[in-house]
Amino acid sequence: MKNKNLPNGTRDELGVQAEAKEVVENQLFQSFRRRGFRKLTTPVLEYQDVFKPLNQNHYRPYQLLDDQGETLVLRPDLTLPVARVMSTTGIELPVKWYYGGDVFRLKKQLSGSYNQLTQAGVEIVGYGGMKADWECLTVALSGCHELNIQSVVVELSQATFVDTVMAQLPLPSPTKVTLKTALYAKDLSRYNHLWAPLKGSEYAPFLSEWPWLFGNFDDILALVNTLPKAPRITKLVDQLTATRSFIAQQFPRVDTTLDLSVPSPQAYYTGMTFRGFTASSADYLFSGGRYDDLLTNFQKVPVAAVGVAFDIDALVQRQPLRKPDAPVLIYFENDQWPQAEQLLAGLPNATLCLVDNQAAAEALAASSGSQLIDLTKSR
Ligand SMILES: N[C@@H](Cc1c[nH]c[nH+]1)C(=O)O
Repeated sequence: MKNKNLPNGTRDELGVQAEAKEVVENQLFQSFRRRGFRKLTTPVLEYQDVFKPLNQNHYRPYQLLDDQGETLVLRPDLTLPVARVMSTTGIELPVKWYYGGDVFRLKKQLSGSYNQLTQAGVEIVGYGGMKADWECLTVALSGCHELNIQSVVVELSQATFVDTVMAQLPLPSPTKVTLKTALYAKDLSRYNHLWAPLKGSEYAPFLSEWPWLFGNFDDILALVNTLPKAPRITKLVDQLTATRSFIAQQFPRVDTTLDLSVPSPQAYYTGMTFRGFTASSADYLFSGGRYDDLLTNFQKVPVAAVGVAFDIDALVQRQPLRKPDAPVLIYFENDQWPQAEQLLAGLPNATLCLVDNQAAAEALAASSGSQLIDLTKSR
């Protein structure tokens, strides 16, 4: 019987689990507000076009039709709706937004991951400098700290690094395209075959290691520095190095690693990107980056923007879930409702016992391990 099942990749959340999520969300919202961010809420349903800039290799949106036959989607991302709002409202820049809500991502069947995820995040629009990137990192790392999440590792990356290096290589353009695909797919035999013409060149030390260009920050930069000097590469490296120093200074317990061999986590990123992990699990706690061209999808003028979103479910998984003590039961006759209400207001962990007779109240208290306060005895 289908109507007793849930759609693939969805779940119900009950009691402690659902409450822990609410606590985490509220704590984050409070800290966003404390840093001067304002709330922005967008609908769960949007026109499909809003999400055009997404690369749909990882996931597709759920589609629906409205009464005009237009294709709508359940939002698979919360940054693109913010870009839509910014481009349609003429709000004065700069602005700092925060938001929270569910995103829906149709993933491969049996991938084991959920298709409905809860996110909370911030978008800073109208600041082109590194301070805005660092404010996003600060929001992310102080959020983790406030939630007592230890041993956080930030993995930095650069959305344009691969193309910037490719542009320098003396290889034909079609070779560069396939080289990039092989690099991303870690298809080593193909990758090695494609860069073979540059063996023995000044690019060789770098190219032979490129598929492994993730992990220790200094080791990776040492390899990047073997490349012939190019101002565009130096600029990217300087930004990454300055960001690593910023993190070390502001969050000395956080480790920073680097990955310069992967595709950008979102197709719309144009600058530095970052993800937070803990050693215990492969899923990330937060993910973000700079996307200075995104608004040009909706309007002509380019606008600088950067943001970060937490995966609330990943944060909740790392919270100690304590089973709450059974609440004290307050049993009463209908006309004793005011007294029951008064008692309830004064007790930290109590609930009204709504059964219709004393025997049922005693039975319920016994079966749930609760203390019973019986107001009918004091009449
Ligand atoms: N929307 C991005 C995260 C992000 C927020 N702002 C910028 N990037 C994601 O879901 O991966």
